[in-house]
This record gives sequence, C-alpha cells and structure tokens, in this order.
Amino acid sequence: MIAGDLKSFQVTDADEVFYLPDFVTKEEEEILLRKITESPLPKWKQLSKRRLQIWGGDMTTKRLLIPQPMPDFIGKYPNLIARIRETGAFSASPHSGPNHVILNEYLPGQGIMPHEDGPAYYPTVATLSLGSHALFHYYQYQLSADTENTDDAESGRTIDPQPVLTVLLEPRSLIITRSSLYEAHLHGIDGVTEDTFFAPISSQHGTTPPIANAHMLTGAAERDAVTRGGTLSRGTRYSLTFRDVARVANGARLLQS
Ligand SMILES: O=C(O)CCC(=O)C(=O)O
Ligand SMILES: [Fe+2]
Repeated sequence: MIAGDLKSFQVTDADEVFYLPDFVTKEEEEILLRKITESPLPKWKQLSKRRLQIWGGDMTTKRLLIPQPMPDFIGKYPNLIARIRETGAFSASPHSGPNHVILNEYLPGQGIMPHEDGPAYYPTVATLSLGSHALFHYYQYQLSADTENTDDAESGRTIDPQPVLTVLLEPRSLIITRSSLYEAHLHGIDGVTEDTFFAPISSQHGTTPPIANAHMLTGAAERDAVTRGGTLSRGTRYSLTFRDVARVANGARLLQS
C-alpha cells in the first residue's frame, strides 16, 4: 500500500477513522491465531472480564516504555509493524510507527466498556481484528449533565449513550483512529453474543445505529446482514492494538540510574 492512499480508506469525511478490510490474508490470520492460542498461560494477563497480552515492553507508572523485542509473528512473519508503517498512519508519530501492542481476547458475550486510551500514547491507534467481527462504537461526553446516563468512573464525566460513530470490524480488518476521535472521545464494544441489523426500510423498528463503513465491507455475510438486515453471531475475537509510546527507556541510561 502506498502511504498517500490512506485517505481512500477514510470512513467519513468528518472523522479521522480509516477502515482497511483484508489487511491480513486468511493464511496469515490462521498463523496469527495459532501463535496466539498456543501461547503459554503465563503470557496472559487475566482481567475480570477478558484476558490480554502486552508486547513491545512494559510501561512504568511514569509512562516510560521499557522496551522488549516483538515476537516474530508481529515483527517478522507477517511483519505487521512494517505493514502498518507503510499505511502512513504513524508518519508523524515520535517513532514513525508503533512500538507497543496489546492483544485482547473476547469470548462471545465479552466486550470492553467505553474508555479513552490515555496520554501515554501518541494519539493514533491501529487495531487488527482476528477470528470474529465486532461492532465498535465511538462515544462523546455529554455536554450537559443528565442523570439518566452512565458516568465514566475515571473522569466522573457523563457519557452520551448514543454513539457518535459505529463501525463493523470484520475479521482481518485494520481500523485506524486518530486525532479527535482518539483524544476527545471514548470507544467501546458491547458484551453481546450476536449483533442484529435492520434493513434501512424497517430501521424505525430497530435500535441498531447506522454502520458508517457499510459501503466498505468485503465479507459476504457482513455485507448481507448490514444491507438487508440480519444477525451476525460473535465468535472468539482477538484484537491487536498497535500504538506508539512516546517515551522509551534508553538501556544505557537505565543502567546508570
Ligand atoms: O478490541 C478492540 O477492538 C478495542 C480494544 C481497546 O480499545 C483497547 O485495548 O484499548
Ligand atoms: Fe481502547
């Protein structure tokens, strides 16, 4: 892919969100899924509702990355880091590419509450989906206080429950989020076992928000469900979130301190 092409993957004119379907091939997806599911148990960090792995190094409380080499299936075959650099999405980031990856595992019924990714990272994230689709929502904070809505535990600010943008992430796709949707918005995935879509004609009966990347979908089942109405069952999904941690510890300096 040529760096300048990124614009042709932009989901809407208004937002810096880019959807790249089929970013990895089926064969590459199989290799990645095998490597992930074969990884030894100690690699996993168990949270209350899902588990994850962190690659590229751990972060100190002062948001300093203590770098670790990437596993071969991220940095060599397939070389996902290089492929993401080639999109140009990180061209203005401190290291011109991602240096940190979080792998999340979601079983059917598991999701991630609306949240912000925080200031340790350069405000660009690229997310590769493997194994299953997900419906990904971007939210904004409520401008005026409304007691009916949920509060964000961390900021204490109220989140508008109506997403500002919803995209369907197909397996093997990459979604890139930059700028305002990264810095001033939240994102999340509902913990459901299936997603139901209503054909536009009957949309008044349904509650599904419009899918902003409907015109960019490449999977037959996904296109069908979104354009004609239907249900997509969630399988186990793995997401790899690629980011650039601005501050990286320098080995020599670490030894001196
Ligand atoms: O699984 C995803 O697509 C989102 C993950 C996420 O938001 C995060 O790890 O911060
Ligand atoms: Fe996130």
